[in-house]
Amino acid sequence: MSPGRLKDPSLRHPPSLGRPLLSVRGVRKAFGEHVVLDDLSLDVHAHQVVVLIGASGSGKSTLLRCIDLLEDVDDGVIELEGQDITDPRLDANAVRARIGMVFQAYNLFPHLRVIDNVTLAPRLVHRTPPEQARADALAVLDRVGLAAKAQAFPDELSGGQQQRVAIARALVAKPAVMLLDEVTSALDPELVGEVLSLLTELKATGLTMVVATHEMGFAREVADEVCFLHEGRVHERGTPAQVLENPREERTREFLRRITG
Ligand SMILES: Nc1ncnc2c1ncn2[C@@H]1O[C@H](COP(=O)(O)OP(=O)(O)OP(=O)(O)O)[C@@H](O)[C@H]1O
Repeated sequence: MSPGRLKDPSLRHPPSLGRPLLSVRGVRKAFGEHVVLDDLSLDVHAHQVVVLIGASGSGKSTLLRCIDLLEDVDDGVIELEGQDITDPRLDANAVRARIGMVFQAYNLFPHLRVIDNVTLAPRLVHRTPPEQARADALAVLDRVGLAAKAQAFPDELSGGQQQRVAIARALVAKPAVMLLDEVTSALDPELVGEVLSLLTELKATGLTMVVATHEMGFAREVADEVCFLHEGRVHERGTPAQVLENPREERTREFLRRITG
């Protein structure tokens, strides 16, 4: 991280615009010589669903990983609820507890029952008393439609059900924002719908989400804003109708032509 970056007044959000829940401003991230995020800025307001689209390698996962502090940024500011979470003095685990991240691979512990997968972090990280953790887990499993599977082991569930458990595990900490990285990419086509329907239901409850996906139908139906990333920058952004139906930029048109065949 560059030491002087917080002094740059242009990276401070003007108070008159209303404060976004999540604000990424001027973020740069390189792996060696390869600049993956290049002065990238993105605001997400409470209850919004922002969908990230873009070709493979455009930086979607890296952006989500930077927000979840799984990668250090080289420059720029990431604010969550007004706090610069890239401040190295902060406890990264405490910050991460306010962010729910779900990956393409569900990463459930195979030797633990569904309920124990969901209660693990609350019990070990947040020191939630076991009975409370269990009640919270059951409530959240109910929310994802899997309360009846609480005692099952992950390999007794379909891929779609396992991903819904992974979403429940992220939801149980009541995160301020959920980051979802290609959460349907590993699923058989017939299982994609149940996970996308769950995300649609979660949006209806007011959950704030940033979703990297190649599912354009989902983006069209659920996104408040679509951001097309190209070479580590937000190349075009707007409502689904603007970006997906009537893109201004040729690169966006080219990407959409390729992805929709
Ligand atoms: N840990 C790393 N070390 C080196 N290069 C990396 C690392 N992580 C990502 N990259 C590179 O950064 C670029 C952006 O990758 P990223 O995974 O963010 O793209 P993406 O848009 O999410 O792609 P996809 O749609 O395939 O998931 C790629 O060229 C990738 O190879």
